[in-house]
Amino acid sequence: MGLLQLLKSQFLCQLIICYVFLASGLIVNLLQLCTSPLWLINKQLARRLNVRLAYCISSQMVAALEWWSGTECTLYTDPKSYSLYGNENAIVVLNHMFEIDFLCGWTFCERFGVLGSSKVLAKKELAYVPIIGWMWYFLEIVFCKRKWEEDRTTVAQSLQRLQDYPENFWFLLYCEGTRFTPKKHQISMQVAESKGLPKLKYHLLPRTKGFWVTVQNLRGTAAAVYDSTLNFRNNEVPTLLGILNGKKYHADLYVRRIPLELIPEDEAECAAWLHKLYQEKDSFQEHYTETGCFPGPIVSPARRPWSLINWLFWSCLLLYPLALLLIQLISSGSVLTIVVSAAICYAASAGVRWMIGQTEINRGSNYGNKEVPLNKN
Ligand SMILES: CC/C=C\C/C=C\C/C=C\C/C=C\C/C=C\C/C=C\CCC(=O)SCCNC(=O)CCNC(=O)[C@H](O)C(C)(C)COP(=O)(O)OP(=O)(O)OC[C@H]1O[C@@H](n2cnc3c(N)ncnc32)[C@H](O)[C@@H]1OP(=O)(O)O
Ligand SMILES: CCCCCCCCCCCCCCCCCC(=O)OC[C@@H](O)COP(=O)(O)O
Repeated sequence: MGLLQLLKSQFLCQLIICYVFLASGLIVNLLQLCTSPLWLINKQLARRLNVRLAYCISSQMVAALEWWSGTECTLYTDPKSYSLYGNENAIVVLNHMFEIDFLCGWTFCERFGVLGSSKVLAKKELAYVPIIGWMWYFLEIVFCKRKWEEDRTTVAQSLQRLQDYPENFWFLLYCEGTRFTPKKHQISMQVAESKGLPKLKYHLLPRTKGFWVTVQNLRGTAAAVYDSTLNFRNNEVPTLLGILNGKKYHADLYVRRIPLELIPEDEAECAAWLHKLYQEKDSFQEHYTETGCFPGPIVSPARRPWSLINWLFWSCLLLYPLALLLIQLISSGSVLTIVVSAAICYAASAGVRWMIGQTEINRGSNYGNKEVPLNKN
C-alpha cells in the first residue's frame, strides 16, 4: 500500500471529509431555505439559485468518487448522440444493482454540466434524509410512495411543474423500483412468468407505470430517453464506504439515445416497449459478462476540476474555524466542555453513518420482497 493510499484509509481523513460535507450541507440547506420568499417573486431565479446551491452539495460526493477514490468512469455511446448530452432535457433509464449507481450517474451529470439540476423519481423516504433529501425539496425532485393509487396524481403534477424548468435537466428513473437482490429477482421473475414475459437475468422486471406517466408528462419538455446500463469491472461490488476509504473502482456505462417520439403514447404499448427495452439491457449485461465491455464505441468525457475546487473552497472555509475551536477547547481545560463536544462529534458521526446506510442494499426496503398472488394467463 502506497503512502497516499494509507492516508486515504485513515479514519481521521474520512472524518474531515464527512465534517466538511455535514457542515457545508447544513449551511447550503439554510441558504436554500432563505430562497423561499424569492419563489413568490421570481420563481425562475429561485430555481437557478437552487441549482447552484445543490451543486455545492452533490459535487462533494462526485469529488469523493472522482478525486478521492480516483474511480474511473467510461462511457460507451454513439458519437453522434454525444454532442446532444447536456444540451437537452432527457429521461434517463438506469439499472439498479449497485450501491453507488446514483453516484456514477451524478458523475456523468457533472461531466455534461447538468449536476445541479439533475432530477430523479425517488422513494418518499429519501425526502427526510438530512442535507440530500432537504436539498431535493428545493430542486423539485419528484417523490413517490410506490403506491400507484396515491402516486398517479402526485407524480404527474410534480412532473408537469418541470415543464418550464429554466435549466437543462436529466430525469433519472429506476424502472425496477428497488435495488436488485436474489430474492427480489426471484419474485419479480415469477411475476414475469405469470405475464408471459421472457425472464431477465440481470434485472428485476421493470415497473411500467412510472415510466409511462413520466414520458407522457415530459413530452415536449424532454427530447429523448437515455437508456443507460451500468456495470463495474472485475465483478467489483462498489460501496460508498469503499469510496470514503479511497478504493478505486472502474465503472462502465453504456448509453443509447432514443428520441421521445419513438415511444408509444398508449399505456399498454408503452409498457410493452419498456419490457422490450429491459430485455435488450439484459443482453447488453450478458455481453459485458462474456467480454468485459459493452457493444459500442468509447467516448469518455474527462473529469472537470469544479467538483474539486468546490470541495477545497468549503474545506478552507470550515476547517479553519474548526481548528480554532479545537485549540480553544483543549486550552479551556474544562472536562464538561470536552465531554459535551465529544458527544456532539459522536452524534454527528452516527448521523453520517446512518445516511451512508441509506445507500446500503442490505439495509434496503422490503418493496418487491413480498410474494404476490399471481393470475396465470
Ligand atoms: C450520458 C449519460 C447518461 C446517463 C447518466 C446516468 C444517470 C444520471 C441521471 C440523473 C441523476 C439524478 C439523480 C441521481 C441521484 C440520486 C438518486 C437516488 C435514488 C432514488 C431512487 C429511488 O428512490 S428508486 C425508487 C423509487 N422509484 C421508482 O419506484 C420508480 C419505478 N416505479 C414505478 O414506476 C412504479 O410504477 C410506481 C412507483 C409509479 C408505482 O409503484 P407501485 O408499486 O404501485 O407499482 P406498480 O403499480 O407499477 O405495481 C403493480 C404492477 O407491478 C406488478 N408487480 C407486482 N410485483 C412485482 C414485482 N415484484 N416486480 C415487477 N412487477 C411487479 C404487478 O403485477 C402490477 O402490474 P401491472 O401490469 O398491473 O402494472
Ligand atoms: C463528500 C462525501 C461525504 C460522504 C459522507 C456522507 C454521505 C451521505 C450520503 C447520503 C446519501 C443519501 C442519498 C442516497 C441516495 C440513495 C439512492 C438509493 O440507492 O436509494 C435506494 C432506492 O433507489 C431504492 O431503495 P430500496 O427499495 O432498494 O431500499
